[in-house]
Amino acid sequence: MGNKEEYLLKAIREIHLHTNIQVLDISSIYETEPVGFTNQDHFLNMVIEVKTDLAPIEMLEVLQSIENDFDRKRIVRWGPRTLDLDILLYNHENIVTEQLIIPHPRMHERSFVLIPLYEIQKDIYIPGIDKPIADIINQLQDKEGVRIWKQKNGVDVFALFES
Ligand SMILES: Nc1ncnc2c1ncn2[C@@H]1O[C@H](COP(=O)(O)OP(=O)(O)OP(=O)(O)O)[C@@H](O)[C@H]1O
Ligand SMILES: Nc1nc2c(c(=O)[nH]1)N=C(CO)CN2
Repeated sequence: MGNKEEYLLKAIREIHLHTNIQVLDISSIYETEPVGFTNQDHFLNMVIEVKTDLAPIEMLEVLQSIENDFDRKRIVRWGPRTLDLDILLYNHENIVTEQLIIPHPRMHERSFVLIPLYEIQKDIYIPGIDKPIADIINQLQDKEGVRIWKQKNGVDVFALFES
């Protein structure tokens, strides 16, 4: 909710400004039909690739603290949020703990995740899913609800990364 593009770009900037995290690549920004709770506005979704020496759980804590910085405008419980940051993959690891599951358990059924992911990593392998990502996307029903909203080369990367 709110100025979605601004929240996304500010979040990426905060991630990149963290001493232990380096943003390597970003996808285009996609406008996507809401999945699950459908009686809400469309989402903007994107995927980024980072390099980090943080452990997965430390990475989650960083992302949650950034989410909290942006969560002030939440007005409806379980309703639309300003920002949601998920870890999709971490190297080729499989992690199952109470706080963190990697690969993200619902990523392989979500076009709003897989299409931006495919844009930046065409050959990515999702541990536990024995299919190329392009094949998974082709079989998904919800891919029609995902369209490019702002091309990657239209995103102001300098505004993101200049301090
Ligand atoms: N890979 C992951 N990335 C982010 N959070 C995760 C992951 N695996 C488990 N979690 C847990 O999920 C919780 C996030 O729940 P949240 O309310 O944001 O879910 P959601 O974003 O609404 O739904 P979804 O998880 O289906 O996208 C966090 O508290 C975190 O502990
Ligand atoms: N299109 C879209 N739908 C969603 C999304 C999302 O990021 N994009 N996130 C959800 C919960 O995390 C639920 N539904």
